[in-house]
Amino acid sequence: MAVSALTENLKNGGVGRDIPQNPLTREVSRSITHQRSSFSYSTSPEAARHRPSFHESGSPFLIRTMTGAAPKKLQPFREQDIKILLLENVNKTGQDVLREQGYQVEALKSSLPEDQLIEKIKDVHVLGIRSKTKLNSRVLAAAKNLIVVGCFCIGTNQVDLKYAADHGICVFNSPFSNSRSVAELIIAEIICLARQLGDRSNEMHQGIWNKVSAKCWEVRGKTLGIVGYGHIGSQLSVLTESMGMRVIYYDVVNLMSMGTAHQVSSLDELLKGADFVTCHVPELPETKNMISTKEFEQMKQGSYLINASRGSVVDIPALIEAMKSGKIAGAALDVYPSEPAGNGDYFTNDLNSWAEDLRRLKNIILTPHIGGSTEEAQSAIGVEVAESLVRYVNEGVTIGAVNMPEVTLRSLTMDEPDHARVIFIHQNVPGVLGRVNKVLSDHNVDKQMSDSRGDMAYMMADISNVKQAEIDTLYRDLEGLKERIITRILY
Ligand SMILES: NC(=O)c1ccc[n+]([C@@H]2O[C@H](COP(=O)([O-])OP(=O)(O)OC[C@H]3O[C@@H](n4cnc5c(N)ncnc54)[C@H](O)[C@@H]3O)[C@@H](O)[C@H]2O)c1
Ligand SMILES: O=C(O)CC[C@@H](O)C(=O)O
Repeated sequence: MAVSALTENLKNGGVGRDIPQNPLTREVSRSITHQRSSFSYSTSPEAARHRPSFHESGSPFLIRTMTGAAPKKLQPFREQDIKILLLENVNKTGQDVLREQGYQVEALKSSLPEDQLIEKIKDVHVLGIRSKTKLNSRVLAAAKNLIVVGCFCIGTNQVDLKYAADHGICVFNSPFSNSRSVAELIIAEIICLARQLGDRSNEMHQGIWNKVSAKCWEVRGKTLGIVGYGHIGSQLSVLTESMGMRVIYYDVVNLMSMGTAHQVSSLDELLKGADFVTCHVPELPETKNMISTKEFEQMKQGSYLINASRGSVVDIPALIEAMKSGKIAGAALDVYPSEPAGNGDYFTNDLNSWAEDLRRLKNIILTPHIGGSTEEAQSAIGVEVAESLVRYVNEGVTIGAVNMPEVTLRSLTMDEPDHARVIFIHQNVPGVLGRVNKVLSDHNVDKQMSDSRGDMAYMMADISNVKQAEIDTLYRDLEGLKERIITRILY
């Protein structure tokens, strides 16, 4: 087996010493054959609602030590050798956090077509994306040095999370930093649809005076049906009740209602009872075309449909028919099955075959996936995701990861000069930890944490009395274990 550049770097003593070409080079094990498809990587419905945040911990990147001693910065690489590619206009706050670390950061404004992306990410260690970039197995397989992906958004459906986990690529997101922004957009849309504001404004822009009250309504006393009562749905529940709306919701999980909202037991019940239906579910096989012809038939005559979740959730040709027939009086869409790569691109039939029919409808608000696009949300997401990336690169901490078990150890301190942190990502099969601990057995294992998720497992151990020369041997011995996916040694 070739000695990786990481090993070379470790051999050479780490930060600021001899320059390795690829400081985090990894050889991804191709021998992973187990495919336990029952395991779910979706953020819902099983996921914890609120993940612990390190924002308040003083130093964003180092875990506070129990003793109060200064934490030691673990970096067996030169920061400027860490290559980071950020796509889709990741907020400057996130770019700044990464640049402050000294990493090489390239930030592009849009996403890239698959073949260009494959070429571009060949030697990248860290990749930052938003909702548009599709990281399927073909793309991820080309990213030979990639150790971590940051989704600077909530949704992670654009990433093949299982493939990434099985190949030791950790994925982070921002679970709720833009939830409020989405909820506020929906509030605006409910009123705009009820009053046909989009149409009136368009008419005025064309110089047409059209003062009408027919089929324009107050929202007070109307029923909002929320499909998916997670971060966004529940926030919306509180805001709409304060506008005098009645709220019912449907979720696959039994949840505590906010205010006087009422959970209904089926989607049918929600559709039959709501004047406005709004979707806030993740993209999953079971949410694909969740609202289609049959569902539109069940909705009230003259009701409204809003979708700012994912483009696959609503069957748009069925919506077009339901609006043409008058069954649905108005709709607001923020997301589409195919979306343009970046600003300035066109939204036409070339992208979605029904685009022009959709644009011709009355009382429909079409927005370019801007639910989470506010200054507040984007700057918070930038910092949150970039900090997760830094913690992962520098310390191997996976807290907040969406496809790996959450593993952390308190930081090593400056009082522990001969310590090293061993990170061993491996296949989740019996006997591995025994073999790992045999490799570590010449050292004292001061602390160790191991956890598994699906087919992979993540082990982190802080060992003491490690001489520089021994690190290379440790690395080689761990790399020699057949279950290994990635080995990293930080000191
Ligand atoms: N338009 C935008 O800019 C924008 C911004 C943020 C999030 N989003 C999308 O909105 C989605 C929801 O966001 P969130 O933060 O509220 O997510 P969340 O995970 O907090 O909540 C999702 C809820 O949907 C429920 N759910 C899952 N499957 C369901 C099903 N089949 N039927 C009914 N309920 C189901 C879950 O139990 C959960 O309560 C995200 O997954 C993302 O795709 C879009
Ligand atoms: O900013 C984006 O591209 C995605 C926003 C939203 O859909 C999310 O998943 O957070």
